[in-house]
Amino acid sequence: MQSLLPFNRTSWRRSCRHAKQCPKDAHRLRAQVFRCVASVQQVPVGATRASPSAVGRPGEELPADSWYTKNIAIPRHVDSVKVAMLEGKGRGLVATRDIALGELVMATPPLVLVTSPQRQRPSGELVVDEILERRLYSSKWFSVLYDGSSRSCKSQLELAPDADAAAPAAAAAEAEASGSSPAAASASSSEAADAPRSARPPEPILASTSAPSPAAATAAPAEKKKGFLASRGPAMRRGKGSAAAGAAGDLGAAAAQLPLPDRREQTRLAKVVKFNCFGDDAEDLAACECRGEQPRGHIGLWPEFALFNHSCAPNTINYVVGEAMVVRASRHIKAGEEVTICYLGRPQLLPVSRRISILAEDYGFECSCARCTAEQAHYDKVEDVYMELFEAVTEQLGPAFLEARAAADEEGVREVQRQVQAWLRRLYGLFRKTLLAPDVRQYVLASLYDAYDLLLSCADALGQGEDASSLQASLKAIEAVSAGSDLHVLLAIRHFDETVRQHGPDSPLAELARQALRRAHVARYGPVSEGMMARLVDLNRKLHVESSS
Ligand SMILES: C[S@@+](CC[C@H](N)C(=O)[O-])C[C@H]1O[C@@H](n2cnc3c(N)ncnc32)[C@H](O)[C@@H]1O
Repeated sequence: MQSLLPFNRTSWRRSCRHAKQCPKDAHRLRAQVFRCVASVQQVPVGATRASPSAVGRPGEELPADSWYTKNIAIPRHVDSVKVAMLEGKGRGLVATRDIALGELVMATPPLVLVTSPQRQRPSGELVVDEILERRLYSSKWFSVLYDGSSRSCKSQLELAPDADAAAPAAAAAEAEASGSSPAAASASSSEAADAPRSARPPEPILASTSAPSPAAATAAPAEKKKGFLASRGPAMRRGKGSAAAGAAGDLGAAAAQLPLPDRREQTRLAKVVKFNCFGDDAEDLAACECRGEQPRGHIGLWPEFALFNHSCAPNTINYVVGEAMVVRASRHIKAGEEVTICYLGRPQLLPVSRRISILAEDYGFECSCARCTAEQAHYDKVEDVYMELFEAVTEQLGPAFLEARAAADEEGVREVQRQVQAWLRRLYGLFRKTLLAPDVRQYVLASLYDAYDLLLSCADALGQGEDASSLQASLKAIEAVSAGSDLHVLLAIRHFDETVRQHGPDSPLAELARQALRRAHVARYGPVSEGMMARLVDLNRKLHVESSS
């Protein structure tokens, strides 16, 4: 039987499906670095971190540096997007104004969050357990989030304005300003008393608010509880170091008395989790280092974030800071444009036919994003070479490289290098012959990232140092589809370092490489100061580049 929860929405770099068994050298190395595993069994759930040293004011984007100088709780921020009904997609989020590269689009607290001190994404079933255990199903979010039925993405809703959401954070911030501790301030307001470290996501504003949550309406008597909870051992029970955000206490004593929903409703809740949950093996490593936090594996439900639709070349980048899901514009977004994220993780860099089948299988929709549409429209012009090259790299040349390298067979590695280069030359020839538009070229090349990755590994194994042209080509392609991703940041650093090495720090090429490096970091971390940018670049160099070479 298929696993209940596929959870593909992870950062590409830590989500290699093959992990340690991966025939690709680069994936195997990453698997060692990140200790990613093909299937996460039971993971000890992490203890909550120490309280943040300060709490930001609600509705206000803090100077970007402050997020990375201390473990400040990130205040909720939603002011440049609104919910809209979109043809063929249900609801989605659209920009209410122009949004600049690196600008914060959303910072939102989780309704439920499960973390692990190990760098492993915990199982999605733990999220379902938390929801049941802490009676979070009485939240209106569970009656409006997508559950796989077409009916469920039709309810019209609005996101609460910033100020309503973060009353506890506001109380804490005010208290801090007045000299008392944030904790004392929280305790002084009944809502704040139960707030964990950041405000809970505000309930959605519904067009019709009369409907009770289906879960609450169909609740079965507590003693008859069955399903996920009943089948779990004591280690899965509440309080086991769980870092769930929306704790039972949030709902007060009345909620604690709520009976469990019946089995059918529990199944529906599991589907809500499946379609809307996000998880990753670790938070951003550089941000954690700056904030003095250990990176944690995590999985959770950020209901406002769950309203973003998918694109294979999205215009935002997202990851978790503290407990907040942070979404930044990875390029300029025009007012009225749909704001999208990518659900795919590493498979984002697969050919269009593979991406489409993964999305259909895991999320039940046929992707018609700009990248898929453009790639499909020109598919017949490049298909043969494109797919043959992809298959040759993954099935034949990748394994051949590993074998040759293990046997110290230099000629074998050279042969792999020659073959990949010959394939790419054929593809570039086709691009020229068919006059393929530059953006479509980049989309196709991003799907062939593995070929560049293999060339980089070959050059490394042959002691040729960095393969500058492969670095530059892959950086361009990754920026086109996945700006602000950890891969983008990593390639930008390697490309900059190599350019400086070859041409000197004051050369025009180094200046171009410096700008590319800056774009990657602004997309991911926002408009930070020069000093903070230098620190983040250094940390990313240390944490990623050095550890994977
Ligand atoms: C996390 S929800 C996103 C919000 C959802 N549209 C809603 O109305 O609640 C994921 C679901 O949205 C729909 N969806 C997301 N991106 C889509 C896209 N690019 N094209 C069509 N449907 C999409 C799919 O049904 C998918 O399973």
